Amino acid sequence: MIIYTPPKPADHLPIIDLTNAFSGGEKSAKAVAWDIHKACRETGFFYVSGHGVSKELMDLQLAWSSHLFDLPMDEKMAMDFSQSPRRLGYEPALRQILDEGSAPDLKESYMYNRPLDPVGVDSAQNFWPATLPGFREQMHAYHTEVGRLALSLMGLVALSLDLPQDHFTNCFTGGNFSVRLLRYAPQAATGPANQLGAGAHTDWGAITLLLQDQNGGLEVKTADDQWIKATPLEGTFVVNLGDLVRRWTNDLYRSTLHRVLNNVSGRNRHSVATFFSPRPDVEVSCLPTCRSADEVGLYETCTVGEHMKEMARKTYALA
Ligand SMILES: O=C(O)CCC(=O)C(=O)O
Ligand SMILES: [Fe+2]
Repeated sequence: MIIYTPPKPADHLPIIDLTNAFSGGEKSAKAVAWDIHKACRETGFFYVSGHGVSKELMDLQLAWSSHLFDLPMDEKMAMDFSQSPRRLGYEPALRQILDEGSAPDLKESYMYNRPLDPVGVDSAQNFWPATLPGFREQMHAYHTEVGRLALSLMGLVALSLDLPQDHFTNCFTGGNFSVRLLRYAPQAATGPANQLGAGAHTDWGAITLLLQDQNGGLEVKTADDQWIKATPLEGTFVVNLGDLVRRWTNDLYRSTLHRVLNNVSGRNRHSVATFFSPRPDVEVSCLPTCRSADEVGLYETCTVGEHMKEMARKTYALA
C-alpha cells in the first residue's frame, strides 16, 4: 500500500505543442520528438496541445459521459462488467484496488473497446445503454479521433527513440483499444485505509491519453519522488506512458505512478482515459536502440496479452 501524502503544489509537467509535429516536415517532427524524449525520461507524463481533436468533440465526450453515469443504477447494472470476460461495460464503485493493500477505489467507470482499423466496426462484446440514443455514435467518433492521435503519438515516440516513425504501427494493426469513462462522486477529503478516487498505479499498455474536466485530482509521481498535481488545462490531453513502453525501453522511459485523490470539489469529477495498447499476441522485448549489443534487457520477453492478464489478476483480486 502506498500511504497518501499531500503533493507539492507544482505543475511542471511539460506542455508539448503538436502543431508542427504532423504538418511541418521531418525536421519539425524530430524537434517535437526530442521534447517527448525528455518528458518520457523525466516525468513519463506530459500535456499535448495543438493535437487536432476538436474542443467540441472533447466537451461532448465529457457531457455524454455524465449522461451515462446519471442513468438509474438498474440500467447501469444491465451493463455489468462482471458478465464480460474482458471487463467491458459498467463497473460500480469499490470494485478495483489499483494500489495493492488499499481500500477499493471510489471511482465508477464504463469501458468500451473497438478496433483501430477498420474504424467503422464495433466490438461485439460491448454493452451499450438501452435508453441513451446518440451515446454510441459519440463514443465511436471520439474513439476514432483519439485513436488517430494515439497512433501519431506512437510515431513520435518511435522517432524519439531513434527508430523509424512507423516502427510501432504493425503492433497496433488489426488490434482493439479501449476507452474508459470515469466518474468520481464527491467525497470527504480522506477515506478509510488510504482509500482514494483511484489508488496509485501505473497504466498497463503503451500510452494513455486522458481527457479531464476542470475539477482536478490527478497526481503524478516525478522522477525525484515528489507527487505533483496534473492541473486541468483546457483543450489539452494528459499523455502518459504505460508499462509496455518501460519494458520496450529497458526503463529508459518511465511508466509513472499516478493516482486520483478524493474528490472534494462538491461536484462529480469526470475523466476519459484512452488506453492505447498493441494486439495481445505482440511480443514485447527490449528495443535495439535501448541497450548495447552485448547487454541483456531488464525484462523477460512477454506478450501484451500475458502482461494485461497479470495486471487484471492483481487489481481485481482474481485467482
Ligand atoms: O481519472 C483520472 O484522472 C486518471 C484515471 C486513471 O489513471 C486510469 O483510469 O488509469
Ligand atoms: Fe491510470
